[in-house]
Amino acid sequence: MMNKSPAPEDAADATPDAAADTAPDAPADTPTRGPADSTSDTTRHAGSTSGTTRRTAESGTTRHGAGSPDHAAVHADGLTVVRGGGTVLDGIGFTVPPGVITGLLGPSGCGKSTLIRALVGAQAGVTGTLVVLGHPAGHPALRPRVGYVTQAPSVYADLTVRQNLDYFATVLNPRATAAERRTGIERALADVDLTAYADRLAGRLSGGQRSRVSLAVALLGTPDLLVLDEPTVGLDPVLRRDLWDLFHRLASERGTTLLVSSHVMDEAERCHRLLLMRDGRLLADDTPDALRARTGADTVEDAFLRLVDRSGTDADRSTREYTR
Ligand SMILES: Nc1ncnc2c1ncn2[C@@H]1O[C@H](COP(=O)(O)OP(=O)(O)OP(=O)(O)O)[C@@H](O)[C@H]1O
Repeated sequence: MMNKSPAPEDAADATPDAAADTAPDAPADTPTRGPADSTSDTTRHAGSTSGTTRRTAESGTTRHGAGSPDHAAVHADGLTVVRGGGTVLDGIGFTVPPGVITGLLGPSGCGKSTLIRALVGAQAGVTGTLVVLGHPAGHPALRPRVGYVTQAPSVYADLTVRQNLDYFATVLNPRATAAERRTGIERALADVDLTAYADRLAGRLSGGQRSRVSLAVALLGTPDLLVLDEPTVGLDPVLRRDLWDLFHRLASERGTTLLVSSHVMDEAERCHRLLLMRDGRLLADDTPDALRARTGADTVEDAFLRLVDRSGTDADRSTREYTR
């Protein structure tokens, strides 16, 4: 976990098998490695919390290009994950540029959550290169800089919304004063539009509201990178739209880098860049416009289907062709 702990019920559900599938907290043990000589460079350029050094989604017409690995928020190369004896991610490579929204899309079971878990250092069996904000994935320095929202809302049902946020704010920054915590909490509540529910027990919220508490927790530390695993599942269209508006505001106003997974293809159109996955492989790493243009499709969904058809005939060639 980065900005927030798994909820107690998550922990209670953990089976010994699941535990074996989970990376040790100490990143020194992680097999994931960064490029031997690029870490310090990347640290200098990527994801600084300073407003002047962060690139934002409004910083120019080339802003949605993948850019160089040295400037990337996330860079993967030959990333492979083995779970339960099976290869779930198969040597994938991609770059997530800073300050924009990258969608991680693909059908159920293609490996999106596994990739996200690897990225936040919660996945065992990871090999290859995976560099996050200039550090190997899971490095302790990333904890205050990466916000992670899991698929299942991770909040304490017997605490109010505000008490949940206060608890996580204290864990995140034990040295903050009560006034500083309060300011951060009020901002996070406003971000997710839950101010009116601040004093309600989390256990008495709707599923969508609980998800938004989880998101508020991840926003407490003003993360440089926000990773969201299917955040819009089960939300009504109005809430989905509001959430995407928030994602865009975070990218454009705070320079936050967002990686958002979804298996709903129409959400692809809301992203600046896309990673399209299938069966543990990457079919494409590009902008929605470039994907449509390159495949001659009208929608990203059609582009995805065309890529699937081509990958069926020559997977390796199409991955090379469509991953830029
Ligand atoms: N604990 C586990 N042990 C072994 N294999 C697993 C485990 N968890 C998931 N898998 C397998 O890994 C593959 C990828 O799963 P993952 O959850 O990453 O997919 P996903 O794209 O996030 O799916 P969804 O959209 O349904 O959440 C699946 O084939 C799944 O069966």
